[in-house]
Parts: sequence; structure tokens; C-alpha cells
Amino acid sequence: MADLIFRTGTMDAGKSTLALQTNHNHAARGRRGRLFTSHDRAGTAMVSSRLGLVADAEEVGPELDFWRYTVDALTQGARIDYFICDEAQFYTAEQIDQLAKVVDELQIDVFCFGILTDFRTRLFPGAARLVELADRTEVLQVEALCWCGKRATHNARTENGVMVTEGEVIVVGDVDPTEHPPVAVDEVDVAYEVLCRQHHRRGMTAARARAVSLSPEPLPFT
Ligand SMILES: Nc1ncnc2c1ncn2[C@@H]1O[C@H](COP(=O)(O)OP(=O)(O)O)[C@@H](O)[C@H]1O
Ligand SMILES: Cc1cn([C@H]2C[C@H](O)[C@@H](COP(=O)(O)O)O2)c(=O)[nH]c1=O
Repeated sequence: MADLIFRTGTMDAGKSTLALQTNHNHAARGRRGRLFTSHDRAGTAMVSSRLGLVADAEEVGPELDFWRYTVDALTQGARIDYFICDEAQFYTAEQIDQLAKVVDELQIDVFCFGILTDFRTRLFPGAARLVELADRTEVLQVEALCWCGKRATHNARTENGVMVTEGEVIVVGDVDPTEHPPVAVDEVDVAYEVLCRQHHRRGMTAARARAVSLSPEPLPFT
């Protein structure tokens, strides 16, 4: 029986690395797979990991119909044993339904990787549908950490270094401004930081925590 599996974690938890490792392990045993992604940081039609691995992939736009794609490929004689789907939070709910149908009706394993919630702590539609439909949802074991040392559970967005909770849902970016410069969107530097829930609620990024600890007057937490 084929499975629809959703592997999730915050940004920087190792999802793309695991996606590429999963692809490698299955391909090494002679299974035929296809790699998909959407809005990868490194560019269009590629899966990239912060550990340096990169692979070509097929870019998923909202118009892609996974069911039609798969039926067409099989009809043309292709063999497909599995799909690896990175950045699956950006897929539409309909596309996740199509992937579930591919699993059930065509016996193709589908491994999806993605974050659950956006910078506002709201579920991405693709991730929500995956939680609803997947045979298994697994949280990655590698813990991304908040600056306080607790497990990071939420993704914060900063604009010019200040945490924001309003804006476009999709803005490609990275978590480590020292290694990867923030993305300039309309002359605003956009970056991300993973935080525990308490510090996300309080808007307390590492930079703000440093500023507060250096200020002469202790600020009351709200
Ligand atoms: N210099 C480094 N040395 C060791 N591990 C690193 C380094 N930089 C990043 N990582 C690890 O890479 C992983 C992030 O990989 P990636 O697959 O790109 O994450 P995700 O797709 O979840 O955002 C994290 O587990 C992090 O610990
Ligand atoms: C929280 C959040 C993230 N994004 C973007 C930022 C990155 O480009 C990807 C996540 O990639 P990763 O491999 O998990 O690090 O998603 C976004 O567009 N909107 C958000 O709210």
C-alpha cells in the first residue's frame, strides 16, 4: 500500500535535507521518483538544503494538476514509484487532494515536506490539507531552537529587523542573516527567525531581547 506522508517542522529544521536524503535512499534501491518544489530560496525548479545539497526539481505552480500530470506520464510509459514534494505548504489544498488520489488510485508513495504555519501563526492551506489527509504527519526530530534555548515552534518574519504580523503570506526568505542577506522586498529587508510560542506571542526576537537586556530600565513584558 502506498502512503501520503507529511514531514514538518519550523524553518531550518532540516526538511529539504531530509527530502533530498529520502530521494537518494529510494533512488539508490532502483525506485523511480520525481522531485517537486515551489518557491525554493535558491531559485525556480530546485530543492536546496542549507547543508549544501541541491537537486533539480519540477516547479509547482497553482495550475499544476498532479492527477493529470501523473496519468499523462504513466500513459506515456513512464514508471513512477514515488513523489518527493518540498515546500508543500505552498501547494493548494486541491493539489494535496490530487496527491492523495495519486497515492490511493495509482499506488505511488508521496513524501511531502513543509512548514505548518506562516509568520502570523496561521496554517498554510496546503499544510492544513496535508494534516487532514496524510496517512502520517511526522514532526522532524532535529529541534530548531528559539534564542532562549526552548524548542522553536513558530516562524517569525522581520522587516528591517522588526518582527511583523501583517503582510503578504508568501515572501521567500531565510533565517540566518549573517550567512544569507535578508531579501529586499520593495526596499524592505525581509528575514525570518524561529521562536518558541511565548516569544512569538511577545514579539521578542533575539535582537529585541538583546536590546531589552541592554536598556537601563527593565521593560515590562505584555
Ligand atoms: N553549518 C552547519 N553545520 C551543520 N548543520 C547545519 C549548518 N547550517 C545549517 N545546518 C543544519 O541544516 C539544517 C537546515 O537544513 P534545511 O534542510 O535547509 O532546513 P529546512 O528545509 O527545514 O528549512 C538544520 O538542521 C541545521 O541544523
Ligand atoms: C513563515 C513563512 C515562510 N515563508 C517562506 C520563507 C522560505 O522561503 C520558505 C520556508 O522555507 P524553509 O525551507 O522551511 O526554510 O517559506 C513564507 O513565504 N511565508 C511565511 O509566513
